[in-house]
Amino acid sequence: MNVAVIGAGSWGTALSQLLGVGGHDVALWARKDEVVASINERHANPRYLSDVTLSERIRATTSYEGALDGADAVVIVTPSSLMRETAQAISAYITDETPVIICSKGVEEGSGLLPVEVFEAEIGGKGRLAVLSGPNHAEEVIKLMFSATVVASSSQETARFFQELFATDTFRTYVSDDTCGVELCAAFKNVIAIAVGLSYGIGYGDNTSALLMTRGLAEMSRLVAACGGNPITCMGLAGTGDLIATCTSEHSRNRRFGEMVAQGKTLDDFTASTHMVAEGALACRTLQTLADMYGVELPITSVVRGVVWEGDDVKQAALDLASRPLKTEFYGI
Ligand SMILES: NC(=O)c1ccc[n+]([C@@H]2O[C@H](COP(=O)([O-])OP(=O)(O)OC[C@H]3O[C@@H](n4cnc5c(N)ncnc54)[C@H](O)[C@@H]3O)[C@@H](O)[C@H]2O)c1
Ligand SMILES: O=P(O)(O)OC[C@H](O)CO
Repeated sequence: MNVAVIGAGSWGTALSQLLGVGGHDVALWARKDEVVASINERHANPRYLSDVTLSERIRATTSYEGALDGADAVVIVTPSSLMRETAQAISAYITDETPVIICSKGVEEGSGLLPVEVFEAEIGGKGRLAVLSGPNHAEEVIKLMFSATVVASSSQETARFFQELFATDTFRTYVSDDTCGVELCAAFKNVIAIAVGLSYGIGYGDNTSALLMTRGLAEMSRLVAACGGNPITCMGLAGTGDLIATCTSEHSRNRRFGEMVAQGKTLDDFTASTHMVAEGALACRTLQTLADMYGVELPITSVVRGVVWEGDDVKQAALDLASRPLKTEFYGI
């Protein structure tokens, strides 16, 4: 197959490698000329995961037309804040039937729309759209360490198409019809990873981390149920699986970002020092928009938003979280 991958950050590079190793020809769209030159001439991304030699099946370009010409499938891996811009940029170069899979994790600011909904609005064809998410740190996937993921689409045919496209001996793919649940889990787990980073950053231990992950899962499940997703998705790879990976991994940018904020650093400090996205920073705001729309209570998300965007004191926020009225363990799911 000829596959166009749009976005050459860590995850776009890792997915390109996975597809190349799987025997597909990959046209990888990158923003910067130096990234394109390095991938085409030296088979390495100079900025992300640069120690890995990339498959010779990967050809990079800064041209959308060049990447998308003749593509049998399109893989979207730009930051979630750029979903609408990316959808508009590719629309002129794909057919009405070209299958498109979104691998970014977030929710659109303002509208509260999920990436798949943004793409449906911009390029149409709900049935050809899919999303991919799971506990998949690029640093491990690119080194072909055994991982698994979920591919969700409203069309079983599209889900199966991408399941086959991505499956390799080291990357196991499952299908689902719950695009809403998978995408909300993907955005949510990043916020909880920031909370875990904040918690370690102020000196709390593993009990607090487990509490945040578990109650974060309860928040995630309430929002998924309210938005029309299937709460059982939260028990799967996109929910619990990715929550565990992101909250516990040394690779997690979101957790690292939380630790930095606890030390008084800002989102700009994180971005300048890593050139990477901590998607949870935006998601704590966008998920709150959705929660307000659906009348769902998200106490941990609200604390993260207050600390990241309003300068709330982390220790005081933790005390406020702990001193809320006592509750039943499960409600609203
Ligand atoms: N890194 C992972 O392990 C991983 C795994 C699964 C999903 N994801 C998701 O994939 C998406 C992309 O993340 P990543 O890790 O590949 O990125 P990254 O953090 O490694 O790099 C940032 C990327 O954003 C691009 N970028 C920044 N500003 C841009 C702009 N104005 N226009 C176009 N591109 C711009 C950069 O060129 C670069 O490709 C995110 O939604 C992330 O949550 C990442
Ligand atoms: O490094 P993070 O925290 O952005 O997480 C990356 C992936 O989403 C893990 O599945």
